[in-house]
Amino acid sequence: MLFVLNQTNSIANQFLAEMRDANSQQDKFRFRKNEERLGEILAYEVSKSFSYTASEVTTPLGIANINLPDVQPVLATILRAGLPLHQGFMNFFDQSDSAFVTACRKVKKSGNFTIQVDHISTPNLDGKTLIMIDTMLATGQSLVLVCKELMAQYKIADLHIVSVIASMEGIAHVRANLPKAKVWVCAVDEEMTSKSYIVPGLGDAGDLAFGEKA
Ligand SMILES: O=P(O)(O)OC[C@H]1O[C@H](OP(=O)(O)OP(=O)(O)O)[C@H](O)[C@@H]1O
Ligand SMILES: O=c1cc[nH]c(=O)[nH]1
Repeated sequence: MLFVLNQTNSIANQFLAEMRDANSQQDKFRFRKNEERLGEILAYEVSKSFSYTASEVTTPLGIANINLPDVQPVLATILRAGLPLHQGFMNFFDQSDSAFVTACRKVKKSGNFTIQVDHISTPNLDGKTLIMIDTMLATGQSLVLVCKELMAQYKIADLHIVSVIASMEGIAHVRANLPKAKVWVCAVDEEMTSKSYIVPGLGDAGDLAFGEKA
């Protein structure tokens, strides 16, 4: 299942345009805020896929019927770039636990790279719905590697993958390696540079949100 937010016009297009724009993306506060706002919108979309149970709420004047979600997802992200997107999810799934992963590209002399996962800090994921949140889905190697590591340790009931911008190659990599995952993105771009940066993309999401790495 692939959901692409910008297939429907909405105010989310404005937030994504500001993240992509080479001038406005220099405002770190606005960049992070837009990432967070897109996280909130994607969280709302993901919530529509959950199962719900009929409930009652007692108001000061009576009883209101309402369907409430059965699922309390665990929200996972990969440092650093995914943090504001993760914050957007936490704003809506406000009682969820979180998992944090540090992973980075290790570039070889040939220019190829491998993904190094350094640290995973997670609650027990047995039987849980996991939402793996990372801003850029470029080659898809980071997300697939991290999800596979978590799936090797836990029996995850349901897996959602969320990104702001995905490449076509990244989507294909996720589909080939995590066929049951539901994928939610704001936009899909067609190309990547020789260094696996998404084109047109937005540049380096981690650097734009938090400053250039030394
Ligand atoms: O799909 P992939 O090819 O694996 O690339 C995607 C990764 O790249 C970005 O992180 P980045 O390496 O920029 O690190 P940072 O968040 O620490 O800046 C992004 O947050 C993903 O984790
Ligand atoms: O386009 C890309 C690819 C990986 N990481 C980024 O921050 N941007």
